[in-house]
Amino acid sequence: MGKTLFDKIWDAHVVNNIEGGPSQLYIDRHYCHEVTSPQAFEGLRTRGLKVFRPEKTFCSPDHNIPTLNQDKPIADPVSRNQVETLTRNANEFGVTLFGLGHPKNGIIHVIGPENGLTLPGYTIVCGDSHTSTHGAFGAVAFGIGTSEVEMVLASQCILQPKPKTMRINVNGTLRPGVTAKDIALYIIAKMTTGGATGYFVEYAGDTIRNLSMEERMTVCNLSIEMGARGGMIAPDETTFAYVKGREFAPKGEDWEKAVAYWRTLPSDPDAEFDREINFDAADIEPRITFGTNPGMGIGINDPIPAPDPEDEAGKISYEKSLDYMGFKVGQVLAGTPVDYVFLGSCTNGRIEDFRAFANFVKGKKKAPGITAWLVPGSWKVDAQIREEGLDKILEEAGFEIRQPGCSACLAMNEDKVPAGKLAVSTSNRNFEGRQGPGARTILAGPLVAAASAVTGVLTDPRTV
Ligand SMILES: CC(C)[C@H](C(=O)O)[C@@H](O)C(=O)O
Ligand code: SF4
Repeated sequence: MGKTLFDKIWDAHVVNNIEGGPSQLYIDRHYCHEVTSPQAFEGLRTRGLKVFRPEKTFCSPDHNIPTLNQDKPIADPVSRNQVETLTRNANEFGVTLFGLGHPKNGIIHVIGPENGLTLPGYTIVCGDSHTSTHGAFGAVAFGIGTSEVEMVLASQCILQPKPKTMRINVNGTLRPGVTAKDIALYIIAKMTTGGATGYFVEYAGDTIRNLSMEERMTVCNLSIEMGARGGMIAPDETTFAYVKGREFAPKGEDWEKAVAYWRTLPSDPDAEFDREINFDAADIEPRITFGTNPGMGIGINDPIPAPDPEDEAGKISYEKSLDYMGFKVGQVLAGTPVDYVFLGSCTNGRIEDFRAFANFVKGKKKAPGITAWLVPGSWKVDAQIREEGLDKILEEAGFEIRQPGCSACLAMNEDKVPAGKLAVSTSNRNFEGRQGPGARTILAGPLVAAASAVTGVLTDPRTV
């Protein structure tokens, strides 16, 4: 029987299989940010250990950093301490840091790919659930906990039970106005937030194949929101064209060798998955969420569905969720007044998202009641925005670009949506209080965000 993409990479990285237990897996790339690494470095210090292979670890502060005045000391003492601790740890242990103000600083899941640190065939970990983003390159990439961060720093290996495999095929042509984010939100709504628990997902089918690398990253980013251990897409010419020439990507003869290997990675035609699911691209509309988990999603013109009458426990949390959002079963949300619009995060903070948003608002004006936070995922994205003149288009339409970071995706800095206010957000989580205590979040793609920003109400981009 043939092998899946996942199995090929996994098998190539197993150092040891523990009888009846997990595998010891070699890790090619380790990313660190300020939230989940302090105790790991402290653990090494206490045990008198060094980082085993410092050249494999790359750090960037992203969660606690402000998106204005990054050249000034961070005002919030907790955030300042987090960022300074990461700097101290990186310097002491000799791992690479793209610190605050560094031209390569940004959200770790944005800067890895754009610098050629994320490569096909790699095993990639980070103390962060959205590490699944890197699977877009045909890598086995997954989030780990802080004690595992310590394990990777100390040994460049991790102990992992082998997950089951699932293939999700999306075929057909996307309708106009439908983005990669809508594909992901559609899949999560169909699968539910626990539907892929225990699985590593490969996305396949011609719709996926036709996506750009940025779009593939958006899809893989959200894998975790349906419980999957990770998501991945087989590397192909689109992948190679994106990676080629990036700073840390292989060069010359090494490049040729690497590509030859990467071409062997796609799942064999007779490979079998533990589960296989098919979706039709034509069924996907621009999507929004209406509740407090990413699975509570609908097409933008659909009424909010009633909870499953069979599921008593589920019904209670469903009602609590609608109560928090201030919405009712049967309500159509298009036309609802919006207070905040957030373009950014490791889901939709890349150049193509800014292009889509800027092209949409070109020649239009931001609605007066809207507070818009446009936050590039990295300084490289910011530079490209300016190179392409998107900043001018955005400024003319009344928008301002902030400095890179996670920002309002989880509001660990001062970018907090006030209690009760409604935000249309291109990020990946709409949990209670995620964007600030009492803040209400509607997840959507960059086009719904742009359309809502210019009309002031939740808007189907196809109607503007
Ligand atoms: C802070 C971090 C551990 C967390 C994660 O793991 O995803 C964050 O990035 C998030 O998006 O909620
Ligand atoms: S942008 Fe949001 S989802 Fe991504 S790493 Fe930062 S906080 Fe997590």
